Amino acid sequence: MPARFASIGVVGAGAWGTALANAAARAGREVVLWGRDAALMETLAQRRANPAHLPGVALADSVRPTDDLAAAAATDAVLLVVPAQASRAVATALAPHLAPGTPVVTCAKGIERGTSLFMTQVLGEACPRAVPAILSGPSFAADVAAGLPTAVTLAARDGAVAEALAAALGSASFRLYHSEDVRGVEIGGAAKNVLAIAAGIVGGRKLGASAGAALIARGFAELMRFGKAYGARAETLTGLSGLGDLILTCSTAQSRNYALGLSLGQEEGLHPPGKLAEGALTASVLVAMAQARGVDMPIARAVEDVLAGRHGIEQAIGSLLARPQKAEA
Ligand SMILES: NC(=O)C1=CN([C@@H]2O[C@H](COP(=O)(O)OP(=O)(O)OC[C@H]3O[C@@H](n4cnc5c(N)ncnc54)[C@H](OP(=O)(O)O)[C@@H]3O)[C@@H](O)[C@H]2O)C=CC1
Ligand SMILES: O=C(CO)COP(=O)(O)O
Repeated sequence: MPARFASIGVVGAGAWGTALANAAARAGREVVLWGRDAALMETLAQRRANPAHLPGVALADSVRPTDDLAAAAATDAVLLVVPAQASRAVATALAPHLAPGTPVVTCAKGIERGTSLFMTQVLGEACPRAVPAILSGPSFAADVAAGLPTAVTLAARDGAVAEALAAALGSASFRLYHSEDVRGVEIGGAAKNVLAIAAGIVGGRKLGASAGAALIARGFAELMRFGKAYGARAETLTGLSGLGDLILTCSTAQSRNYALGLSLGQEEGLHPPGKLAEGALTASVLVAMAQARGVDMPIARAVEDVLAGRHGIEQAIGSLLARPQKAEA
């Protein structure tokens, strides 16, 4: 019997798309990797590498680069791996090429600005005949591409679909847990990026490891409160895609969000330029959504105040420390 999801389309040939294409190939799938830049995709096909986005990694033999979106859509399941704010436009272009019922797994971590929609909600609007799913968890593209052990969560409303997709993409080094809690998985990935900027600021200001641990714990309390208000399950928020990814991203400058915070903390401005830091784009919408449901998120708000130029770093730190004493919750 042919394997379910024998072929996988990966839409987006950045760091994460390229790493996931290799992971799917390692799992035995035939992979079509789409990128919008024809010249870059030609380079990928010729050189079997993506030096622009994932240097030092060879493209697996069963990955076929293309700039033809229809070719990526003509697969058994599609991974959508473009930045959160580009996801609607790319999904809209993808939609007419998809067979009805094709799973489309968003791998972006963010919330759409302007609509306040989570990534699978954007998919639902842009690709109404597809089956939306989400993949998220603690996983640097470079680690996955290098075949280092990594574990993530794949969620779809239909648990059997999530399980089959997880089985199709998993390998000895890339372990996928399946879940039906789509909302929980997408909230963890979006919120942790904003909190990681705060962790980077703590690192850049050399406030110490104790402050860093406090930031993760109190940041996690914010993520939990937000998640509960928006219908996530607690066990998802304490799992790979919530706490797991928060710990990873708040721990190292390998994270672009942490690196952004680090340079803010060192007063070097919004460096490193040109690197995607999803948290900087999600912060304002996350804070607005928290306010709309009466959720207290002082750390996320402080990040947003700094990014918007309303507060300097010292003022933001001072306002967090000056909060009235309260019970731990
Ligand atoms: N990198 C990582 O370790 C991980 C990333 N993620 C998430 O994956 C998502 C993508 O990140 P990542 O791959 O790292 O980002 P990169 O910056 O490495 O790549 C982004 C890719 O998206 C493409 N793209 C951007 N805008 C558009 C658009 N409007 N239309 C078509 N293609 C577009 C870019 O194309 P071009 O090169 O032409 O600009 C590029 O190929 C983010 O949401 C991120 O949070 C999740 C887990 C791990
Ligand atoms: O989401 C990630 C790891 O799980 C990647 O984090 P950055 O986008 O901050 O680099």
